[in-house]
Amino acid sequence: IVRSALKMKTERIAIVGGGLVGSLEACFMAQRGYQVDIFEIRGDIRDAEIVRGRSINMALSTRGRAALKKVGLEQEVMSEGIPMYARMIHDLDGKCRPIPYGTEKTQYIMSIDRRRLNEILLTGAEKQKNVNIFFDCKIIKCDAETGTITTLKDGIEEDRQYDIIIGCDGAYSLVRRQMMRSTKMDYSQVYISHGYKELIMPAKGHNTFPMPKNYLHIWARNTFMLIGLPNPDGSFTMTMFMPFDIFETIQTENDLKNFFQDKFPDALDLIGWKDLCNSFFSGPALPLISVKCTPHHSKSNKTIILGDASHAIVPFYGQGMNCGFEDCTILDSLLDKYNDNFVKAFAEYSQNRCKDTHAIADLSMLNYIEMRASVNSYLFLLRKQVDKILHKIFGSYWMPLYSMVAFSRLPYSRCVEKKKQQDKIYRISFIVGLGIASLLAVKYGKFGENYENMNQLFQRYGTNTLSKLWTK
Ligand SMILES: Cc1cc2nc3c(=O)[nH]c(=O)nc-3n(C[C@H](O)[C@H](O)[C@H](O)COP(=O)(O)OP(=O)(O)OC[C@H]3O[C@@H](n4cnc5c(N)ncnc54)[C@H](O)[C@@H]3O)c2cc1C
Ligand SMILES: Cc1cnn(-c2ccc(OCc3ccccc3)c(C(=O)O)c2)c1-c1ccc(Cl)c(F)c1
Repeated sequence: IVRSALKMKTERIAIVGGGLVGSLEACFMAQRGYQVDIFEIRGDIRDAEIVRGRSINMALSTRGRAALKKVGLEQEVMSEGIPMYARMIHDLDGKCRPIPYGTEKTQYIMSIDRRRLNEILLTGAEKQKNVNIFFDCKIIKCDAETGTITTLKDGIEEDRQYDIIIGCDGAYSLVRRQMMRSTKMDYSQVYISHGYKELIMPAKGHNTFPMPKNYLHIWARNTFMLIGLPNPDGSFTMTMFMPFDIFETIQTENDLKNFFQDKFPDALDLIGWKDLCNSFFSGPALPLISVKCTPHHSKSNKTIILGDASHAIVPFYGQGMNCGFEDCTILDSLLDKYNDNFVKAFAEYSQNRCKDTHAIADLSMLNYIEMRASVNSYLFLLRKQVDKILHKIFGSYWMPLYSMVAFSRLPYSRCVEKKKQQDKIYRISFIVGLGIASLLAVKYGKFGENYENMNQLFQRYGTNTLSKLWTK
């Protein structure tokens, strides 16, 4: 009865990678009635020992939640998360300034434990009768054109045949590499000069938070950035972004102490000296890679790549997982649209999705460049206050870029277009404002000199843009 209710389908699907996107995609495909096999190189994380003080958390926002909702897991995930209603900007002098994401408590991002999220998704997939999960099982070969994969488990290699292969094997994807052998794929990747380390700010006591709980804490120090997301146990997981060559200068506990006293004095007190040393020296700084490719499906239409396998992005917008989850939503909608015709669905998927994943990759890289170059806490505040004022003036016509990305499902490429339109309005309003101010200054101010016409004023004080605009 369940099978017929599920309208079981005959096609068999292999999902390579049981990470966040692979396990979610398995829920989507199982829900459509396909026979799904997930192959995951690691063991079952649900059996692994929980290492205290090693929790990694992520920001889940609208796009990711919409995907979880479609497979009925949104509430379960949200119940374990902590809402962050505002950014908390930490100045060098230790002053903290909250900037809300929305006017009332309707707009917030969720801090979710990465491991718990993966566990919920794996369990959600495994509950479906038509899903098998093969742990400790590495895919060592994949023929994207024939649908053949080669697994390696307990030293034994085995070839397996599938109707569809979905590569969700992350930034260094084997499926993508193999696809490139037969599909004319444009590909680019870049490693940025920053690396990252995760640190733990311990809870002050049982479920007692050392900082205000419902905030995304940000220490913007141009080259150095530190963020903190809350965990249910009262601790914060901190991510420190810094150039590798600076990481290399911090070799001793003393180097570390001097650095934090100089850049993040309040964080040093809150993390505590011992915990900071334990976290910081527990492992090397990890690299950050940005990968773009197109198309995302193979020539034979038997293989597609989703998530980081198709668009690894730098984490300066907190959108990588949200984007990968949205990949699943979009593919599912196209399979609805084309009544499970994979050829049509895959073709339209690549046609539409590539420009959006490239857009969020570019936005994330731009954020990185801006934050690294010019954004200290004051500038961060200023930008956000200006956004808030313009949103008050222009209403929904002026949705801050971050809000479009994190709190809407407007395609990422449309967010970029709207931002460009907004920037144009921004520049014109600034120029007009400058012109009006100049007029007032000339008329009522202390200039005293008589100008035959405004152009002379603009030539004198403004830019030739002003005079061009004026003459227009
Ligand atoms: C520092 C940092 C902070 C981040 N913060 C956020 C955030 O706040 N919000 C957000 O939305 N995103 C964030 N991200 C991005 C997010 O982590 C990724 O986008 C997300 O994990 C991608 O999921 P995925 O399933 O595509 O790939 P992965 O999570 O990499 O999973 C790939 C899976 O495939 C398995 N695998 C790989 N190769 C094989 C093989 N050959 N055979 C079998 N299995 C294989 C791996 O073991 C893994 O389980 C962050 C990333 C970083 C680096
Ligand atoms: C994990 C996560 C979830 N969202 N964000 C995020 C990202 C950007 C943001 O602003 C754009 C901006 C751009 C340029 C200058 C100021 C602000 C905002 C915001 O507006 O609150 C929030 C992050 C994040 C990730 C890494 C770093 Cl280093 C960081 F600071 C935050």
